[in-house]
Amino acid sequence: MKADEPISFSSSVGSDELFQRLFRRHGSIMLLIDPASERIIDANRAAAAFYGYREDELRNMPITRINTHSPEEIRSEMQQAVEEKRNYFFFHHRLADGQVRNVEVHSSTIESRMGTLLFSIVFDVTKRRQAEEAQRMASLVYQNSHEAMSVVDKRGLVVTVNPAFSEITGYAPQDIIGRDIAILGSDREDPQTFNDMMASVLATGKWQGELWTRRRDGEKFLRSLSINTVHGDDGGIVCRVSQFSDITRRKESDALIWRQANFDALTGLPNRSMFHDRLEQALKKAQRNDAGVALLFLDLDGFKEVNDTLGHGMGDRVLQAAARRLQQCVRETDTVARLGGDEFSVIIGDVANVHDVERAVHAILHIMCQPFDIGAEPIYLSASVGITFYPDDGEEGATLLKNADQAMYAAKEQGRNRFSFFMSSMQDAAQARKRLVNDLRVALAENQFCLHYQPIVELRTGAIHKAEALVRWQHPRHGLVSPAAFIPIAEQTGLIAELGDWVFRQAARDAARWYRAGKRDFQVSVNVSPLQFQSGGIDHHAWLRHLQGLGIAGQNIVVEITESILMDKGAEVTESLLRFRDAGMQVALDDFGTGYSSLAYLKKFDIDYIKIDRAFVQNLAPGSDDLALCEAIIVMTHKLGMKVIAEGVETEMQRDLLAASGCDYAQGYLFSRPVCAEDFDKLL
Ligand SMILES: Nc1nc2c(ncn2[C@@H]2O[C@H](COP(=O)(O)O[C@H]3[C@@H](O)[C@H](n4cnc5c(=O)[nH]c(N)nc54)O[C@@H]3COP(=O)(O)O)[C@@H](O)[C@H]2O)c(=O)[nH]1
Repeated sequence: MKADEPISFSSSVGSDELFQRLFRRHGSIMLLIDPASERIIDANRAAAAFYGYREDELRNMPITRINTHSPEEIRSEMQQAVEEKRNYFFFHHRLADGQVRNVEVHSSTIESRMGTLLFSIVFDVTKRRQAEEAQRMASLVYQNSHEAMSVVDKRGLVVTVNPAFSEITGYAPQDIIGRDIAILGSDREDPQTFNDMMASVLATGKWQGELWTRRRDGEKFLRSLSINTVHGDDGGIVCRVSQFSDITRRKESDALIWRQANFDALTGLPNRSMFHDRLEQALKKAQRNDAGVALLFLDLDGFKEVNDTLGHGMGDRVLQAAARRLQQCVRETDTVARLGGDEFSVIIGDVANVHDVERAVHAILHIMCQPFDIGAEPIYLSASVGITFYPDDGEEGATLLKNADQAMYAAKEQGRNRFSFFMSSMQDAAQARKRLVNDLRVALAENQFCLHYQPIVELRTGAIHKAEALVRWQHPRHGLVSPAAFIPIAEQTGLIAELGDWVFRQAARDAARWYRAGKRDFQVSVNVSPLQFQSGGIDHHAWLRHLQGLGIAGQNIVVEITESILMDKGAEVTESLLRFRDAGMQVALDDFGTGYSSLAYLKKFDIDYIKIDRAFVQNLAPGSDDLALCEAIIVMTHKLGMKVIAEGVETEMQRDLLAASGCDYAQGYLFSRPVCAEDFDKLL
């Protein structure tokens, strides 16, 4: 037989021709396979169409050409068919164009002249297999999804739920299947949301949103839910499929992040960022309603001292209490915000008249003066408030805030515990201050400073033993500017480090001159601002080298500090004071009696001189309280091994009372006003 001739089935079939016709024309894919040679003996038209080969090409083709399985597997499967152990098989068949299809092959044996052949009908089950696979995957997803899924019928009765549903809600399938899905409803949900959801599902078959839900144990949780409806061919509802996840934690952490970004952690008040939002909203609303807005800027008077003397923990508690007090003074619709430190702001909307605002401000000032009963002792503070109005003083939030700040500054300047309305002249004052800052920078570069010296007299002998160096600014346009005016600005702008360095070096130069003139024990005291102690404002090495270069010892210098430095307790301060001491310099505590006047600090920090503040000296009279206080300070100071210098002595009576009380030194206009170095030479 030729390879491309169709086989004759002869006897076993009976009518060769009839079979041939049937085989050839049948719409099913048919192959005749010789298991011995492992070749296709014959293939019909449907097979040719399916495989993409001509019928004559298929004839005599090795079966391994179309079957992708290994020859061993194919052989073993054919053996099963020959032995009639199985009559259907699953294979992958490769077509002429390379495509591989899933096929189901039904085989039966036929006895022929050639021996036992396999008559195979091949079914292309690729699509079915794909569908089955897709279904299998869907089922896997359904079973393993972290998203809860449920299917309900059109009445809302649960048909099926996946494991994630049970995990999240606590309902096992047997507990919920057949029950109304409304069982998940929670009274925490706003009824309107629920109604909207139902309306949307009924109208569109869909809904997506967030819904408070009840677990089996009663706990409420928020779910992100999407509902879809499956329709049948007739358009009727087959079922509704819900998919959801528990977003309670995510919502909570989102809310926490939002709170942290918008609210002050210490007081719980809106922070600066939220304040700006609220101010913008208030201004927009006022614009729409043609109404007014009042903006208050509030700063606590004396708060720094609380921090310095009682510590930051106590300071924090004062701020919390102050925040609560502020909220009591305004309406719920007004905003109280903490802008930072001890600065607060209040936005009062719908301002009908100034008197309403004034009433609120009076309430604020009054409540802030009440003692804060937080620690062992009541803490007394007050507040300074600046007020500005929209739209009269400005229309922009930034402008209004600047105005309120300037007005607050004016209230502070006027003596604290008061309020001040913004006036356009304040802008001029602020501008002038800005100019002063610029001038101060120039002054340092152009050496516009000089030092004046005030003698410090030994009361027992009347001899001048020391002098306090006091800086002066010879302003090119404004003349002599008081340090009381520019030292605070230098401190606020950080220029104090450079200025303080200049003062020290110049004072040391003058001290060296007096040393060379024979005043070997003469001491010059230099004021060192608390701000100089911060962030490396003092270069101890450089100062010491400077003294060595001038040929004088540390003993010729006294460093004057204020009590607030000691309250700071920072390692920098302790370290700095120790370094002064190592260099031989002495330390004087300025303005004693005006601050906390802690004896513990005096002992701890190894102070050499206590300077009694002018405030106690100016009212000295026989039998006066101030004299009693001065006497007490002197006795106490001596007991601690320190010496006393009285400041601001203007009269002989003051001098005599102090001398009689045992005070060691005194300075003041009685002896001399501060004078320039050349004039001071004449006093020595
Ligand atoms: N950090 C630095 N601060 C400095 C420096 N130089 C000065 N200052 C501080 O500036 C404040 C004002 O100083 P000043 O105007 O020089 O006033 C001093 C004296 O002139 C004044 N004084 C002295 N005797 C009398 C008096 O009998 N009556 C009277 N009414 N005033 C008098 O007191 C001021 C000295 O005060 P104090 O330093 O507290 O002893 C002032 O706080 C200076 O400290 C500097 O270089 N660095």
